Amino acid sequence: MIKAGIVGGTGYTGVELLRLLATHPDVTVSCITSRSEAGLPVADLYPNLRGHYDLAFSEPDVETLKSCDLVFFATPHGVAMRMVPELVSAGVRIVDLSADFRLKDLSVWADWYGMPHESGEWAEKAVYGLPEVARDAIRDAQLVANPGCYPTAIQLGFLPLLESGLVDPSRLIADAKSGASGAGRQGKIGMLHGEIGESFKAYGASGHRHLPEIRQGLSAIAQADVEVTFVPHLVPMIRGIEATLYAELKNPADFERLQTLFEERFRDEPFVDVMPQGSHPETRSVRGANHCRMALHRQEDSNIVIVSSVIDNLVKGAAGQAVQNMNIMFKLDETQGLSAPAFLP
Ligand SMILES: NC(=O)C1=CN([C@@H]2O[C@H](COP(=O)(O)OP(=O)(O)OC[C@H]3O[C@@H](n4cnc5c(N)ncnc54)[C@H](OP(=O)(O)O)[C@@H]3O)[C@@H](O)[C@H]2O)C=CC1
Ligand SMILES: CC(=O)N[C@@H](CCC(=O)OP(=O)(O)O)C(=O)O
Repeated sequence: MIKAGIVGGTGYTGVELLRLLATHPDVTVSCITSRSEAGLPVADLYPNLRGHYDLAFSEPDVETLKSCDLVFFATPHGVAMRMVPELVSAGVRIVDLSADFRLKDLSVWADWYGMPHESGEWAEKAVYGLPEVARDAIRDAQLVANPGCYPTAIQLGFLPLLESGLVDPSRLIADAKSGASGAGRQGKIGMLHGEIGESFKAYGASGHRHLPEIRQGLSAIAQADVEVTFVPHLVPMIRGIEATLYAELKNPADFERLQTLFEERFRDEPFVDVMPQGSHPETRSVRGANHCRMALHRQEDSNIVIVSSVIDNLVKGAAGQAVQNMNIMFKLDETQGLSAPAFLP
């Protein structure tokens, strides 16, 4: 059994990790932290976990966490980078759901996250954990930087287009929409039901912290600098991200090859589903599941290819992808604990 710890167990991604790990046959959660709820039994805060965990939240303590084989960080940015160096030195493997180890350029990280990076050595060694791109490196990684939610939906949708070189990498657009759970569980007036219900808005249009992450990932895939315009939106639902992606084909006739290209690229990927051309993937078709579903479109004879890509931000966009990465790191069946279909409606 793998002994797992979770730092930040009271947040939305922390409780989603607990939900997924509750039925994982190879993992036991031995430590789950919260500063505000230390001492409280997990099932008292989250009744959906009654009967699954006989465990209480505890204060985050590096010495206790050292007894784990793997620690998930489900904390705001700035926390993992301070605790990880001591844990990895003690041989603990890490999957960090925050953004602390996602960017390789630390001055860019400092600009977007508003603080200097405190663990440059591990930022360099961390493997960016998008399994569809980096499975081999993840297998041997000590520290995996779990990708962000928007970057997951966007990178997967653009992946075959950029790898094949069929589109202009300098003219990419990602128009993405997220449910409110993407903002986490801490109270903010802007996230109250009365503020976001029956309303819909763009935000971060002149720059969002996921932009450098998306740019870094797409450039690595394309093996060239990419120019991407990314605009996130907040929609009045709880879970889910839909990203509508636009790219310009160098040769419009190539559109006819794309469905086959996408199907072949993702044929062996357990969590990417290429739907028939012209389909409209819905966020509810991935609610609670670790899948990314996508479909291709083109309008008349346009040279623009449109990809619609959906994920559950808390699953493939966070906790599910983290469990997928853990499975790869520990040479388990990659789908272990993740095979349940989405809940619908
Ligand atoms: N929500 C989403 O859809 C996604 C989130 N992420 C990322 O995952 C991380 C967690 O997100 P989410 O679950 O939404 O966040 P929440 O705000 O819901 O939860 C944060 C958790 O971290 C703990 N925490 C906060 N500060 C500290 C600290 N200084 N030291 C130790 N623990 C701390 C909190 O508990 P306490 O204060 O009691 O200790 C809480 O359990 C974030 O970095 C987020 O950006 C990534 C992908 C998607
Ligand atoms: C709706 C909403 O507020 N979404 C969050 C998504 C970010 C997120 O979850 O962050 P990481 O994936 O980088 O950790 C935001 O825009 O900041």
